[in-house]
Amino acid sequence: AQPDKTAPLSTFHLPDGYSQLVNAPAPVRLDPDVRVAGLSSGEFHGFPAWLVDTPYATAAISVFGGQLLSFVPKGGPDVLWLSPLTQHQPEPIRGGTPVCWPYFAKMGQAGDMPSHGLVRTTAWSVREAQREADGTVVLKLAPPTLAGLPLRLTMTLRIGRTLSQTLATENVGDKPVVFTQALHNYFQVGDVRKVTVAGLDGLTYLDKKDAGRAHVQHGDWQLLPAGYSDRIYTGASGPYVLHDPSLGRDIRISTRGSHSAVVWNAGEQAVRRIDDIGAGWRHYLSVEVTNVAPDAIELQPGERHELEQVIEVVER
Ligand SMILES: O=P(O)(O)OC[C@H]1O[C@@H](O)[C@H](O)[C@@H](O)[C@@H]1O
Repeated sequence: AQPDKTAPLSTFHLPDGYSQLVNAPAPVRLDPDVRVAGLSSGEFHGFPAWLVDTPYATAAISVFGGQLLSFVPKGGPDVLWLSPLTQHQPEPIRGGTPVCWPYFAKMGQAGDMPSHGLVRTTAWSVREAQREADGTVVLKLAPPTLAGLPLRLTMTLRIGRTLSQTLATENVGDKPVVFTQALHNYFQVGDVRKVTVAGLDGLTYLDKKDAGRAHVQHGDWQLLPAGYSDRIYTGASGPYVLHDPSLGRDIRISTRGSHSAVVWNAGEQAVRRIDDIGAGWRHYLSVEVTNVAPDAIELQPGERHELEQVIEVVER
């Protein structure tokens, strides 16, 4: 399951009945066997969501997209940004941590496929729930089974002092599959123009602002004046530290099974061009834990791959 630099990306097709899946209601009710203390069902900013409350942090996970919408270490501001202008189902939610799977953007796919994969606009379910002795809550979630897709996805969220999120992908078909994926974090920041990101120095990035050409990062990432940023860092595995002087905190992101990273902010142009971000571009930065571009993952039949991120806040 090591990244394969030469195998072409697999092409996926819209599963049968996909448009019904995208428009299906997102029922938030939990099965009796996944009810544990600290886990409840309800709403978060109008989205049907599972709500987690532990001695260390609270979190909200949207049923629609299995998308983490909020992670609040007790006493602090939310780690994640949820756009006040976000749209609702069937449009993707702008903010939190969309799960992009089994492809990122439209990488390797036909132009009419949805952006960022097939599971960010379907209703997920909680398959298992556990509460550990110290109150940490561990959830196993999954999107619906997608007809004709040779891959299966499960996601584990461990919410406690830190937040850990793991995507486990299994090839249940009879041919090798090459796929891409992302945990597309939208971190909340005080002012993106003052933020820096460490952990990228010396890496090569493919710059979507420059027709995908390769450049080398020198020092920490920062937003160039009046610019936007849309970069794929290859051969990246973290940890990354997002330093936010305005909110007085660092967000540390460690990874496992991830070989690339995306750093994206829509910049001032969002005001004119991206309705569900608008002036909100100043308040988020996407540092995404990914396997994309040359770092796609090849899975032989029966093989399994795990991508994990651990998010931790350090107050300054
Ligand atoms: O608008 P979407 O589909 O949610 O994508 C948002 C952004 O996601 C980022 O990860 C991509 O690098 C950007 O190019 C893209 O614009």
